Amino acid sequence: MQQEDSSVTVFRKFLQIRTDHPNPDYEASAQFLMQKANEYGIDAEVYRETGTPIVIMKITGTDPSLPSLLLNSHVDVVPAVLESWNYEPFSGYKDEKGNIYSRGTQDMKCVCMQFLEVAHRIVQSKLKLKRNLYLTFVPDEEIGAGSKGMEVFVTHDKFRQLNVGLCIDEGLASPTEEFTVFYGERAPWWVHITAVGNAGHGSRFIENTAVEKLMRTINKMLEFRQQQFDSLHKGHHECGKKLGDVTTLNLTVLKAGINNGDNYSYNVVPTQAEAGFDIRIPPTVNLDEFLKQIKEWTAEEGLSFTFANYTEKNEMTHLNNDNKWWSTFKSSCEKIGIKLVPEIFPAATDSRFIRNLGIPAFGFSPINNTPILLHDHNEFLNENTFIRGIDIYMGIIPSLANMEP
Ligand SMILES: CSCC[C@H](NC=O)C(=O)O
Ligand SMILES: [Zn+2]
Ligand SMILES: [Zn+2]
Repeated sequence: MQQEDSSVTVFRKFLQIRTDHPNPDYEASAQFLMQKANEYGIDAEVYRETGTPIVIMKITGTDPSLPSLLLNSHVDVVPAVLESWNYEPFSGYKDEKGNIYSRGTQDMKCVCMQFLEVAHRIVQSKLKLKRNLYLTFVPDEEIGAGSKGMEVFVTHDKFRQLNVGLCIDEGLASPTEEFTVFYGERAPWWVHITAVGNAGHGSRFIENTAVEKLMRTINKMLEFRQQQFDSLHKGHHECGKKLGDVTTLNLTVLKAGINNGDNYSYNVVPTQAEAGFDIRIPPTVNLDEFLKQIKEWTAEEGLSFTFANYTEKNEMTHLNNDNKWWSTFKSSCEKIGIKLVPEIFPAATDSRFIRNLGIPAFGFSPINNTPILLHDHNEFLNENTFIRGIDIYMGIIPSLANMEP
């Protein structure tokens, strides 16, 4: 049998570190990364001021006064439902085709390890870069409220001192030969609606009940959902809209009824009912207008809402020719013969915190000809795709770090 590439071995070890929520072992991942940095001769430190460890690596450029290039990746992963996997999801298992099955193979421990390997190669080959190159390995990307990751880190002086000119973060796998690159993302709004109304005996025609009011709102919102669904699906597939171009809205939380532990009071009309929505809004939508829309949907007496996740700002990175980071990114991809398709990221990544500071960010995972399996059962990545990804990054990252001011 052929010997495994050492980068793949390191990747598979990193997959075995249990950084899955709800109890990610960030100490173990920080220790692993620090040990690798030490072994590869890369300057590194663990920054702890946000409350959880962030590993920061640095390769100093020949002109450190220039805005730097930041390679950001998150080390946490979503949970895995063991019974639904064909292999143990934290084992780093590789089959005879070279497919590696584990949580995080796509999202995004692959990119963590590819960035690390890029830094390794740069240091090893004594390649001199003009700009400072930073790698940050952050926690808590996968959770909303209470995150101690990038959202907090960008408010620290430590982040400002990195003087970031461009950030590269995760994208998505692409099922075709082409690669997707993301220049913006949809704003994640999690809306929690509470309805209160009249109570009474379940045998009577009680009026103005909480459930009735809540259902009217839900129906208005689902009608909007249908319109958005139709606008996504009509028209030609080729020139038509992508998921990132429309607003999605899903009813993900629903709560009502008097619960007595192992049973419900079916004959009591409840005074309160609640619904939670995961709404994702494209960066082209005016967020003030959309907030008005939600207020209209919930205008009825007895209804109120709060946000479990909210942002009033959702900046994009503009892909015009004045943006030298983009023209450099694009031309280096052309040089290595890979085709890019620019899109809006349908979900949320740490890039949004960077873009909202006015700093450009590209979401790009060098994964093609692979089904999109992030957060799914049996998430996998082929080892050859992983290795080629390092070569692709090597074709892009040094060019960006050497970009003329
Ligand atoms: C709003 S914080 C949650 C971020 C999460 N990111 C990846 O899946 C998402 O749901 O898009
Ligand atoms: Zn991710
Ligand atoms: Zn994710």
